[in-house]
Amino acid sequence: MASQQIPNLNTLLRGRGGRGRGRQRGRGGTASSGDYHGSASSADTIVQRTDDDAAGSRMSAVEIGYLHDPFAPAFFEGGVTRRFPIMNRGTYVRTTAIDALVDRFLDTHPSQPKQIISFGAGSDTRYFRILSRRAMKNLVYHEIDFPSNTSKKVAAIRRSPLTLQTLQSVRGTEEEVKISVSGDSLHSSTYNIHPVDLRVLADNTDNAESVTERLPHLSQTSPTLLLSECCLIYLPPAAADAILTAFANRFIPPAIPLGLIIYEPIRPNDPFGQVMISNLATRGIHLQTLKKYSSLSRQKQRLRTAGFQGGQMAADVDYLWEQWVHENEKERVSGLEMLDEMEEWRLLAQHYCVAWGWRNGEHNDASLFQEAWSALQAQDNEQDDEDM
Ligand SMILES: C[S@@+](CC[C@H](N)C(=O)[O-])C[C@H]1O[C@@H](n2cnc3c(N)ncnc32)[C@H](O)[C@@H]1O
Repeated sequence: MASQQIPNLNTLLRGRGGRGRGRQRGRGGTASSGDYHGSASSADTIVQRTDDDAAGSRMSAVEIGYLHDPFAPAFFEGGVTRRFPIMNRGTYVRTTAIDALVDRFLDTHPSQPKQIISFGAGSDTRYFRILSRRAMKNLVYHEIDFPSNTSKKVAAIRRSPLTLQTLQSVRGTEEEVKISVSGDSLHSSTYNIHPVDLRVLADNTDNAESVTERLPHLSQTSPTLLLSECCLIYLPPAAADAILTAFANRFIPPAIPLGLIIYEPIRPNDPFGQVMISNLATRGIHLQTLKKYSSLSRQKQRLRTAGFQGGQMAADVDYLWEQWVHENEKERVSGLEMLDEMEEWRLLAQHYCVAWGWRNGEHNDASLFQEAWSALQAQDNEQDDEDM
């Protein structure tokens, strides 16, 4: 969970007559509207910088021992600011829950060639972490982000012996990796970083053939997992929807099994959600799809409408901590830092969710996602109050 996406809890608790202790750590709550002038490009710059927070939150969680991620330092510049314990726990749950879904996808029919497409991947290290755990020669991984962010990522990969070695281990020596002259793209048959504004893909003109010019090495035959970890929420709802339907209907043929994982905030209508929105708004950050996809049931409906008819599931981070994290791991994580504000933790965790859905295909591994995901425990609708 990025600190700039977290409301100032002290403000919230004071508002509720709670126990705010006036502590301030990290960059959360240090809202400034001074650099926001409302133009499209400055709004984009603000959105692009949300990745700095994602990287900072990851580093904080790694340094304290919540996550094992030897690749995180390669994509992070500057000193690490320690986040609040509740935020570190949030980062832990978010990362491990998405990892669990991704791992199940990869481990089901493991010899089947597969593809992952990460929207707004930023400085995410997931591909490197996957490679460090298994030899995935039959996985094509795509990351899409603005050129300003892909340039930073490509430069970081080139600087880091660890990331280079890890890429080398899957590719073998003979295979060509192309980095553009401007340094903002990286292409190979296994790993691709595309400097593309996703809104361009929402445009109706691209079809299955022309999209491969924008996204070289896109497979239109492999079961594919789409991933939006705090990305589509920054787009206008019509564009966010159009991107999903473009992938589901035009870019990946309907016969191919397709899955989607979304991680983003929910429940904007209660006092906590209101504070979250107004804190971000003062910094020029607008969670544009939050109102439309404000609850677990709305997220599930979103998946259904976008063509993920095989299954639609969702759970908030509070539920995922309780139900998905093994007791031994809970004990380990709880021992890392004192987290005495259980009320704050639950409140925060109930405002972020993971939603996952899939369609079966007519492929020989048509039910791959069904097999991979249908047994995972999701949250009941009754626990999802639309008016929260
Ligand atoms: C909060 S960061 C999340 C980064 C990464 N997914 C993670 O969870 O660590 C949001 C990312 O989405 C990217 N993004 C937002 N809108 C985008 C768009 N229209 N096209 C491409 N990338 C976009 C931003 O540039 C940023 O890197």
